[in-house]
Amino acid sequence: PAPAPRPGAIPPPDIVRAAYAELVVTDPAASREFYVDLLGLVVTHEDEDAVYLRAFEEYLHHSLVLRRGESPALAALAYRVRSPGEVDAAERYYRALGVPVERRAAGATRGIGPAVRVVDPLGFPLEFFYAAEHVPRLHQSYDLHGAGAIARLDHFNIVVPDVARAERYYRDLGFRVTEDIRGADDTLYASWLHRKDTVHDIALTGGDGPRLHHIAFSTHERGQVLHVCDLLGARRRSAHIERGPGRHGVSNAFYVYVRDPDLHRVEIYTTDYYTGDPDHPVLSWDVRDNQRRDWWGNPVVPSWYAEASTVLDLAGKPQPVFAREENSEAEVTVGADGFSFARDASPQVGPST
Ligand SMILES: O=C1C=CC(S(=O)(=O)O)=CC1(O)O
Ligand SMILES: [Fe+2]
Repeated sequence: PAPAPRPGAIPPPDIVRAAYAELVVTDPAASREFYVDLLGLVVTHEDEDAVYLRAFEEYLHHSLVLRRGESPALAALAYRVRSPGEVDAAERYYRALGVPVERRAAGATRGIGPAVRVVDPLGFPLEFFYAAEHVPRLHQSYDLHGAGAIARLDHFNIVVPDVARAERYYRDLGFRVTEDIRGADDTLYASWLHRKDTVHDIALTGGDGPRLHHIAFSTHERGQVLHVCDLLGARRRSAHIERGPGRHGVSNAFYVYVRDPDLHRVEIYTTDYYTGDPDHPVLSWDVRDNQRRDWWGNPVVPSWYAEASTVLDLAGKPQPVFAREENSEAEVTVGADGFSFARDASPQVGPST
């Protein structure tokens, strides 16, 4: 057999952006009600097995698939690549890494062309595709938008035990770091990396993993995030709100996190910033800085650090979860009240310039 290619000898696929997530949900009707009637996403197609959803600015078939299943899980995080040839490049790259790789014919996922699915070295089910069915873009269908109109899928956030290892893996894939959270001992607690010219397509959160922390959709204005909160209140469904609304330190985005009927976490996020220049500087935060995750210093509720979704392998089996060995952010920043905010905290350490 030919010798295994030297790591780095096989170029990574040219990834454009985070494109869609496939979530397993236990009650599709309840999930459809949450994502469509409450969050306002648009149904592109629905059948016995799945609901295919998109946001108003999107013209690809979907950015979220809700697939019926026994227990809640992540079935795939899908990245769009720049051309059909880059799907082959993804296959070559991951076969060289020696991980499970599966070619998928066009239509294996409704609306998606030929694709490759892998279980990556971090244990996550990823898909790489180029061709996808185009459907009407509703970015100016203001008659259909609610006041909280969601524009597009923005990023994935995953929980990994070893953030530094995960960051190296994503940098090898051609992602660039925009922000991170570090400890005085240089422990890496979290990292944000991008391919499209925004703060991130993928965020790495230190913790027991592999698990999905959240998927995030973006709106164009703060008021739309607030409207989502007001609408949940008006429908007496504010219990779906887990954290926020607030202003992030990292990314500077205005945000709210909600939990769906299966407790999958979704972030509605707006006004981060442009990151497209080649010399874009990394912004590093000190883990002791109480404004790193919320710019006004609101506590990060413990469930936000602790809870996340199971991820599946290519056969639909839950992946084993490995404990984080390094310090946990919640422990090093949690005050006596159990929140990650202690008024007598160590001096506010702002982002290093
Ligand atoms: O998208 C994000 C941007 C910033 C943050 S943080 O809570 O400000 O670190 C979390 C997040 O990864 O969800
Ligand atoms: Fe996020």
